[in-house]
Amino acid sequence: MIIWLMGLPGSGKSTLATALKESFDKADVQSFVLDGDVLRKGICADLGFSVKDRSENVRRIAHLSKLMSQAGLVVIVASILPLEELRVLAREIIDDEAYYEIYLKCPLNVCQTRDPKGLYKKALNGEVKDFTGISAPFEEPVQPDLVIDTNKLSGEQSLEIILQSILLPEQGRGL
Ligand SMILES: Nc1ncnc2c1ncn2[C@@H]1O[C@H](COP(=O)(O)OS(=O)(=O)O)[C@@H](OP(=O)(O)O)[C@H]1O
Ligand SMILES: Nc1ncnc2c1ncn2[C@@H]1O[C@H](COP(=O)(O)OP(=O)(O)O)[C@@H](O)[C@H]1O
Repeated sequence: MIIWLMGLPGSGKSTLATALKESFDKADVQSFVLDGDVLRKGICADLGFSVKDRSENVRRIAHLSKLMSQAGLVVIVASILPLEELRVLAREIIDDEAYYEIYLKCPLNVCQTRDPKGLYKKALNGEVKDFTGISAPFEEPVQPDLVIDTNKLSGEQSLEIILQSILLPEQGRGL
């Protein structure tokens, strides 16, 4: 199973990915977090933020996720995935693995206020180029499986909604 948390920088992807992993740990379900921020320091360190590089970044993450999922892990991806064409690419690669697109929806001005890494500030100063939300686009996901409003919901509430929707047996999509 692959759970892809997507959204603007500061929308809550890393926070929720960590919380989801903790929940899976407690339930003795083997899981692994692939965080864009972390991958870009290693396996994707050669890539920048042009559409071409983001596409290569997503291609690598999707293939990695698929392999890990096939090995029996629940894979939690935390990556912006800003364009619909990138979402199509990810879906095509992941193919028949159980896959959930979860959009962490949060207004740009709120993400900007949160600015956990100070990158919005740098982007507005021109110190960071092609920054999603400021100088690079973020398209609203067209067909997410779930939308979580992280502006209105707390981290705990967001986590609970994600767990409920993934584990709901009547949808035939449980673990
Ligand atoms: N120009 C620019 N645009 C967007 N993000 C930037 C940029 N430069 C550095 N960062 C940091 O990289 C993290 C996003 O990497 P991703 O691999 O998730 O991005 S993408 O899916 O390929 O668009 C992102 O992490 P999050 O804040 O967790 O989203 C940023 O910390
Ligand atoms: N519902 C929520 N879900 C996740 N994070 C939230 C939520 N509400 C507020 N936050 C806060 O927003 C910030 C999001 O930061 P982070 O998880 O690093 O975002 P991202 O990985 O998308 O850049 C954190 O400081 C977190 O405490």
